[in-house]
Amino acid sequence: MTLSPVDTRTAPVTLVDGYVPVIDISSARSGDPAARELVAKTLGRVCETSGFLAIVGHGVPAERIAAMYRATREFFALPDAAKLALQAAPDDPLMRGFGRAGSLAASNTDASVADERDLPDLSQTYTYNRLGEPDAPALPAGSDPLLTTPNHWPDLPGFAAAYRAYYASMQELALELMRLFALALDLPEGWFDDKVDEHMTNLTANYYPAQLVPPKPGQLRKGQHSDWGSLTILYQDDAPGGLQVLDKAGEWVDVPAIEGSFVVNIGDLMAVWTNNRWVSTVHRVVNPAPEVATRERYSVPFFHQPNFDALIECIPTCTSLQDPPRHAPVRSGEYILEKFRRAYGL
Ligand SMILES: O=C(O)CCC(=O)C(=O)O
Ligand SMILES: [Fe+2]
Repeated sequence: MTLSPVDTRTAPVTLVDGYVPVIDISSARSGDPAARELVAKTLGRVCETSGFLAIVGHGVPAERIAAMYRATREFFALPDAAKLALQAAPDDPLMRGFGRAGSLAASNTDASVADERDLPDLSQTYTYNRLGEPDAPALPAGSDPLLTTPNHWPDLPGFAAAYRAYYASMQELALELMRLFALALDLPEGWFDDKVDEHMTNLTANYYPAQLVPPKPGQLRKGQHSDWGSLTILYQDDAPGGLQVLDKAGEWVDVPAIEGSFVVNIGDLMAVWTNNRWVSTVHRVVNPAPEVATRERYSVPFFHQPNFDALIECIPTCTSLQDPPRHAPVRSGEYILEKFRRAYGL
């Protein structure tokens, strides 16, 4: 990452500037309105350029993150048969459990779905969603009943507790970020609240195994894609063969792994909401260099997804006579289910 001088307008919350800056959000969490405004405007500027940043000062306890990471490693270390026994039901539209092979690149608007599916992502996944909990909130009338397909739990002590606790922290952090986003967009702070209070977020662990045979030409750990929801909060470890984002010049930029941070990025629905003022940046996960091909990598994104029936349409502060809405309004749930179908043929 190229480091640029820190922007004095946003100091001291911008710790490292650049295409993927490091932002400290702790002052906003203190509740002070001036601090919230400063952090919000800083986030807003980043969302207009790369839509990718790392946050620190997020308040999620280190032990909670460590417990989730430990549980994730234990899960993927299970024998293949144990993982396959937890494979997502073929008709689960959110693919809870051990994931089926697919290609995220196939979800891109201009992708050749068949070609992309010939080159599946070199990763395994495990997905948990609150809609699969026994006490999940009722879905709006007319929703697909398969949305409440139960989660699939491995027989590992502490796994479910670690995942549930981590999910609860992510849910709280995502709401805080959405409130700061509202301020950044000159909206009342609670503007998004009733659009995400019944969110349908997937927490998905990605495991990138050692590459004992070289990948096929064009095959990646994750093919290039944008994320589908409002925002993604990503935990990543620092193994080689990692996350890259596409910059405005069309160059791939490494996203550094910073101890104690989360990567936050904007998803497609935030671009719809903001009339493309904010960008849902394309990213990918590259293969490790041959000399470190045996190194495994883990990452765990929380794909914050608004309520199933939230209608995502251009926000009033993001349009004018000269800048009419560019996207047709879309329902959150329908949007994500269509993306899953393209990526995984569900
Ligand atoms: O593994 C990563 O760092 C990112 C994975 C990703 O982009 C995704 O799962 O959508
Ligand atoms: Fe992604």
